[in-house]
Amino acid sequence: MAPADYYDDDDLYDEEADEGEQEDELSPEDKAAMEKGTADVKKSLGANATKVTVKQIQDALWHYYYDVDKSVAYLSKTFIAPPPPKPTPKKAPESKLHEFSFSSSLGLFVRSSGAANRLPWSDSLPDPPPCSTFSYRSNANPVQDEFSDMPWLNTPESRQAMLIAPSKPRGGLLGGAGDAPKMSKLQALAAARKKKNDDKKEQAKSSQAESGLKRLSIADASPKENDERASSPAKRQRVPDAQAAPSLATLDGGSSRSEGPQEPHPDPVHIEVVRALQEPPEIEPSPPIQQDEETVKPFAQSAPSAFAKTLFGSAPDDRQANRPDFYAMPYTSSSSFLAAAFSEPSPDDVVLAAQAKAGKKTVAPAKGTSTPTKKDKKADVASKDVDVSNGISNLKVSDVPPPKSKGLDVAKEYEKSNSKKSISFVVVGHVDAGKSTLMGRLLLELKYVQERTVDKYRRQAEKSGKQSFALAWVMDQRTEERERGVTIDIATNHFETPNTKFTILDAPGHRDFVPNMIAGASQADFAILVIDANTGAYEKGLKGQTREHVLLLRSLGVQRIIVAVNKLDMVGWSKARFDEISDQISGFLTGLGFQSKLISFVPISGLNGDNIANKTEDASAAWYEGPTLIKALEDSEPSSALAITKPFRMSISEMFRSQQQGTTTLAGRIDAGNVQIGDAVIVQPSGEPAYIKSIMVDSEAQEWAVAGQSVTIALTDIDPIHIRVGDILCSAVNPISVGDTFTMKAMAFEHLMPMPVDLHRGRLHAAGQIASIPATLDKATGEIVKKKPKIVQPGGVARVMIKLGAKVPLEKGQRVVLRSGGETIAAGLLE
Ligand SMILES: Nc1nc2c(ncn2[C@@H]2O[C@H](COP(=O)(O)OP(=O)(O)OP(=O)(O)O)[C@@H](O)[C@H]2O)c(=O)[nH]1
Repeated sequence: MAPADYYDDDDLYDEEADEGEQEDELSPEDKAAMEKGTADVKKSLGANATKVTVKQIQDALWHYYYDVDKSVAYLSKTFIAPPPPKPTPKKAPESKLHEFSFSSSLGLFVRSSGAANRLPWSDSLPDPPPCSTFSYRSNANPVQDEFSDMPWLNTPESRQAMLIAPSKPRGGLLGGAGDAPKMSKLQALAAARKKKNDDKKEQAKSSQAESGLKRLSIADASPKENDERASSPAKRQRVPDAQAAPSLATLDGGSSRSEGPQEPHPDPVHIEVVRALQEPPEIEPSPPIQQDEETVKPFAQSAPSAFAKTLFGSAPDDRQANRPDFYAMPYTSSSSFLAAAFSEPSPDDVVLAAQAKAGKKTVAPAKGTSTPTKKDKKADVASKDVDVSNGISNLKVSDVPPPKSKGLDVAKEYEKSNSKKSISFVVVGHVDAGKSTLMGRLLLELKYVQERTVDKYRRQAEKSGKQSFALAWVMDQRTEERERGVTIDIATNHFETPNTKFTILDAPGHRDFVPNMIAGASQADFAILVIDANTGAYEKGLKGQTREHVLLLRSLGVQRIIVAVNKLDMVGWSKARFDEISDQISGFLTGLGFQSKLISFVPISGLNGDNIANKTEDASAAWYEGPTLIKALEDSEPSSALAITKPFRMSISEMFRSQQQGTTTLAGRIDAGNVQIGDAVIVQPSGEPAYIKSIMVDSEAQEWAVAGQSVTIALTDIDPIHIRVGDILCSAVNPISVGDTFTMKAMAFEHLMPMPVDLHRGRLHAAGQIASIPATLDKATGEIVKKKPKIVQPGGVARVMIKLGAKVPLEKGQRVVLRSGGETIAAGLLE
């Protein structure tokens, strides 16, 4: 707003002051206007011009801004033909609003008064020219006339005003608390009649509201009971008030209630509370409570205003009589109303609290000792003082007793058990190298799959022209995999030899599914690398996933590799081809750091079953004198034997809907440590605790399990929403940490620089970025070669700092893989 668009009082005063100065010395324009105006007024007055002085004319002109007509009218009325003097105005009744006028100079409403109430400073004011006065009256014309000659603060004595104190509106709650004016007898009679009518109306309203509430009530009290309560206020008043909720009493505004011993309270709301809490069917009748007059000092003597009544309704009769200051909501007089209905937790709150407690309860610090006993829980429950809460909390999830732990020394049990060693191996290789067919054949040879099942698959596969994939279907169970003839995800199966329990992890060979291959390789003790010996196929694989898979195996810590040179039936069992492939692959593997003694080569035909469980009978393959594939597998040692005593860690690779209520079933391989039924565990990164309910090792129920075993574990006391595939189930005593920033010692497969990457560890995939590269390292010694390089060349080793978008469970020594744009770009160890 521009400054010229508004003014304030100061502006007004300044203007007036300026005008005062100008009176003494008119500007040339004013002088000219004044002279002309004077002449015009004299001319208009004609002969009467002699009855007024020039000063009077000029005053009028000055006041009317040189308006000749108005000045003439004023002069004629005032000096030439003044009206007869008015009778002294009657003293107006004080209570009438139209007798007030607004004084803009005072900013107040003022009331007409006598000379005694004349404003003290008005005498000292000069007599200014006449002006119209703003009046608050609605019948403007006569009033305007009456006050048209009234200047600011120059009111004739008869109209002098006095300041009056605002009278307090009636009503206790919304009005003031002052004394009400004394009523005449007539007024008292009218008020009594009005009160009686009001009371009747309120009673009708109250009973209407009560019947509505009764209809809505979920209380289990019988209608008869309700009726009794509603119709027996006297009975309610017999209940002592000592236990009643004090909150409503504070509304009365009287301090006396809060001091000294609790007084009996006649408030039906309070009494309903007591009834709700105590509810003794038969209350001993006691004498009616006497109200202490001093303690219940009336707050206001007047009745509630119409507005207060509209807003709050009216208090019941008995309360009105004793506590005129207290206005309760109409529904509070209903027998269905419980003032303390929300003073206790709702049933939902109790259940939610119980669930939260179950989810957050402290886990056992040591096996077999700290599992909360039923006794402890009962004591806990006993501490609750509300019966209804107890009843509901008895249903809480945490009251399902956790599985009992036998407190076994699992490492010793494992030693004593002389059980077969458990080995997991991953089957890798370029797409269509024959991995699934080889595993199907192996299971068929070992009688884990029936011949007729494979025949059935063959017949089914024939329909889609894929009969050569019949054995592959033993592993590839998904419809999509069978339709496409391509493995998509890790397929798991088990078989046993006289000395070892094996878990097969059949990995997809297609480049699109490398993350799934990483998940499989992360769980493996060793690997079978399947190579298609066909001309062209081998070379293609060497540039493709044969190479990538080998790099990943190395990065993920797999040390033992059995190279199955497959499809030799298609190259006539050429020893030369086998030797060529063996030499090249051997050089490639040892070049990456694999030890020669941990590399085996077996010439096979997965499709025909040559050199799988039994030696081939093909004469052209007689040149091979080495072990069969099964023998090579049995000669492999599990790599995790030494990790049995470490803190428990299990990568969750699958989750199942549990048939058993309250349990969640997970599958995975125990990476480290051991576990037994009843153990307290934690799922990371959610940090949710749980208990081990049951353990299956290779499809057999067991009391315990150790590192290296592929297990299926049922958990209790945990909501499945806290678990995801890729999470870590770990010891509650020594849980794995979670974080989003870490450094790793990475081997670069592609150029590395600060860039977005995906981190893979087992089934865990997490998006993040290479935040910085602190140094490149010597491959052999690990010493720093260069600090803060801008880029790391393929084949180089560097310390890389990774920042992830979310916290994940990771710890030092874990092996992770970095991928970007669908390519594996690096892999290495967390530092
Ligand atoms: N002649 C011959 N064909 C084979 C042999 N092994 C596999 N095949 C064929 O190779 C094709 C692919 O076999 P799969 O077992 O599906 O190959 P894979 O490596 O499992 O394929 P992905 O898992 O999808 O990478 C099928 O048609 C098989 O019949 C073999 O030893 N000899």
